[in-house]
Amino acid sequence: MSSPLPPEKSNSKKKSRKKHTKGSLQWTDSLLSEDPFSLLSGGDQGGFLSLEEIDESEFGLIGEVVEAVGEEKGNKKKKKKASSVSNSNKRKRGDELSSELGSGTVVTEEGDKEEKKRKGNNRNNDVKDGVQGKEEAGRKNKKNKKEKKKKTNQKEGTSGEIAKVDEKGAKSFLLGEDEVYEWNALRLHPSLMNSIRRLGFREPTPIQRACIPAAAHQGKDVIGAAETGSGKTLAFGLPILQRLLEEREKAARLKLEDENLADKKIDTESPLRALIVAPTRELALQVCDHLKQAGKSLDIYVVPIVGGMSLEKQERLLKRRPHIVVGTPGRLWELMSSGHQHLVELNSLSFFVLDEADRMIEGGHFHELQSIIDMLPVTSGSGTESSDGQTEPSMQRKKRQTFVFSATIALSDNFRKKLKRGLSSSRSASGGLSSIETLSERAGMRPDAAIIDLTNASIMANKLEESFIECGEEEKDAYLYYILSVHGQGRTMIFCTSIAALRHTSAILRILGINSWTLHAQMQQRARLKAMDRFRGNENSVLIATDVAARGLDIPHVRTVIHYQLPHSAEVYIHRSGRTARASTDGCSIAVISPKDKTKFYSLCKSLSKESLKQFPVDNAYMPEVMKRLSLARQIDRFTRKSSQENAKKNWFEKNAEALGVDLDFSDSEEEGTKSMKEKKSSSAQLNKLQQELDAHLKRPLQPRTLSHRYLAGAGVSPVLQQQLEELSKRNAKGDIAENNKKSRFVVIGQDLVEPLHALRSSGQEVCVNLEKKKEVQKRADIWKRKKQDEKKRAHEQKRKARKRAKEGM
Ligand SMILES: Nc1ncnc2c1ncn2[C@@H]1O[C@H](COP(=O)(O)OP(=O)(O)OP(=O)(O)O)[C@@H](O)[C@H]1O
Repeated sequence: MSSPLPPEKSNSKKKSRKKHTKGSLQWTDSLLSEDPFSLLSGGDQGGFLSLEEIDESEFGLIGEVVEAVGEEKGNKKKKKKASSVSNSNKRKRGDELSSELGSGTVVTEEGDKEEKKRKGNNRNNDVKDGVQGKEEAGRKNKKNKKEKKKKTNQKEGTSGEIAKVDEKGAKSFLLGEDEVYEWNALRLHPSLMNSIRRLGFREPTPIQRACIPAAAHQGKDVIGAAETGSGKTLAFGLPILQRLLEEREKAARLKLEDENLADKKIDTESPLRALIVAPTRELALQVCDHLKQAGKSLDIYVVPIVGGMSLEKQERLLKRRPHIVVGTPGRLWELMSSGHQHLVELNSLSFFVLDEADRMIEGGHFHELQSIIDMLPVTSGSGTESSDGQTEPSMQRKKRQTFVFSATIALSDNFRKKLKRGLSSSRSASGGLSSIETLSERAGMRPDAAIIDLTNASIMANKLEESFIECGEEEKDAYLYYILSVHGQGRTMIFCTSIAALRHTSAILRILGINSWTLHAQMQQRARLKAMDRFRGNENSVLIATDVAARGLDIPHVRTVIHYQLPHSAEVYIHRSGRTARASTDGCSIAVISPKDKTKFYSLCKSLSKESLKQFPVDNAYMPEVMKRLSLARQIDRFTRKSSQENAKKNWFEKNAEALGVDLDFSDSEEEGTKSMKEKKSSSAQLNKLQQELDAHLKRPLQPRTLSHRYLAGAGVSPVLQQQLEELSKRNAKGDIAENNKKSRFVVIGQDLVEPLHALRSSGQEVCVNLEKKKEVQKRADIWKRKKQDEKKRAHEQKRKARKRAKEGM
């Protein structure tokens, strides 16, 4: 990993730097001087240059890449590289220069030489660059191989942990036994403890701490609710693995003890032991992956059964009789209803899990899920009635455990209250059962299930910072572009409710030079997975998704979630926002609210018990330029859409004509032909012109209107520094700074320095979002205003009367 670490992961040295940066700039130590002002002016040597004056070959970037061993666990061994932030990790902006500058922290003459070599020459040197590039790539390759080899030989960290890099380059952590002592109380199998050490999890998360004893040692059913990203997957996954391991050992012991069994082969056929159902394909694949990681080298076979993938391949997987199947309801039911042996012989099923249970009861899943549940063997614990309506306590009790998990279960109607009363008593009032309860009951959930609700009133992740931007419907794109280009650091997820909005957003951003990946339900599964993969692969990437990506997806280091369109429910808002600030990291969400979203937004805030929320700080000085670019992008988009629509129409005619065996005659009259040709030419010329104009804008970094164009200043500039820059600008204009000092050092402040979270923390303002309170305040303000007006009127009247009296008295 080569990402700059978030502030809380910084070592103490970095912390001291933070004081100077105010969360907005990341200086390197060498650049820190006592007087930041002198730094900006290039110290003794002084001298600013405008963007046009910068010769790329003369400057490098000073950024920092902190490579962390055991980074997640905040260990202290972090390598700092003075080299630039890897350009390959940067978002493509369609503008080479802006991306170069944007990626850096501070640009100086003394930039690192390698960077100079890599990017130094201008675009015309492509061929030369190509050859040099190959040579360099060769050198780098060799170096990488050496490094990889070195890393594979485990390295002992300062705290005794060992970072291991496997053949695929994936890093795993081997913590020392004493470092995972917090897990000891959970009495997990030694092999699982090894997995935990390998995964680098020093301590169980609260939901794991609460669930594992109940599920793994007391054999209880569990209804579990905890914030997004809090480790619920392993909260149910570890008890499953634990029981499978224990049973396997028990069987082996029995075999050893019992002479009769000694010659017999036990457990040749492995039946299905755990069935886990998740609402989306990506989530099912992820849960499967998670369990595979935790059960690595334990000989426990886990497979995913999800739609959008080859049915034959999945049947082949099932033939290998996996112990655990993780699937989506649709595909699972398809295979179950076709009588696939491994999925219908469920007498040995020991676990049935509903992940994201509250989503399962919504439209689209419910019926398939119901059918799956009806296939499960009846357990006496459920008190299920037989077909003739009689409860059958005599039925053989199967020790199947049912786990029902979600971050938002507690949000469903009165669920908390019912949970407090206890499942059995709520069941007696069967008229009021919620669907989750009905489902759980039907699945065999026992009345003594452990109910573990660790969610707080707002049900949001602890370290999530929420915010919003109010704007017109038409301005949403502008603010989106503003956030991505001014605060364009870190992985960002943008959520849309409709596919049409998603397509529009992605097209506009692409024209504006910001590449993004898209994910929605109408995409082919292969493309969905590719988008996820690409998104995971770049620490500054952007994913625009519909709510298909809202739940459960665990993509590391998503720093910002943007609600471009508000979701339909508070639950979805929570899950969307929960794609960031996972596993005790921080992150922020920004809801972009237009007037028509307001009512929805306020009721959403109300259901999440929010009284106030931060307004995302927007520097309006950027907006004229943002709007200009956006207007050009929209025009280009209209042109391209029109021409692709025409092409699609033409193709449609041709295709259908061919199918009908009809000859199409597109030939217009000569006059019409010339006219249409002229129109095409003119629109293509217009398109070219627009594109050129936009390109010219994109070549320049986005700058605030109010600052001198002589400075490359961006969002990385705190108010204090902005003031200093303006001051310098004035001084420079007066000629205070030595003009002849051509070789002087100078500094360019890059744009992409401040993540939205940091901007929010440094200048976001709390605003009341409680509609009743707002109305109340407004009412009081109106009363006060009226009172003042009355007082004024009275005073005026009194004065008038006094004047009149005075006149009469005269
Ligand atoms: N004990 C632990 N210590 C540190 N990290 C953990 C621990 N357990 C799980 N994690 C990590 O935390 C992240 C979130 O876990 P997981 O996906 O299970 O969260 P979740 O609660 O299911 O989230 P959601 O509600 O969004 O589905 C994962 O990357 C996982 O590897």
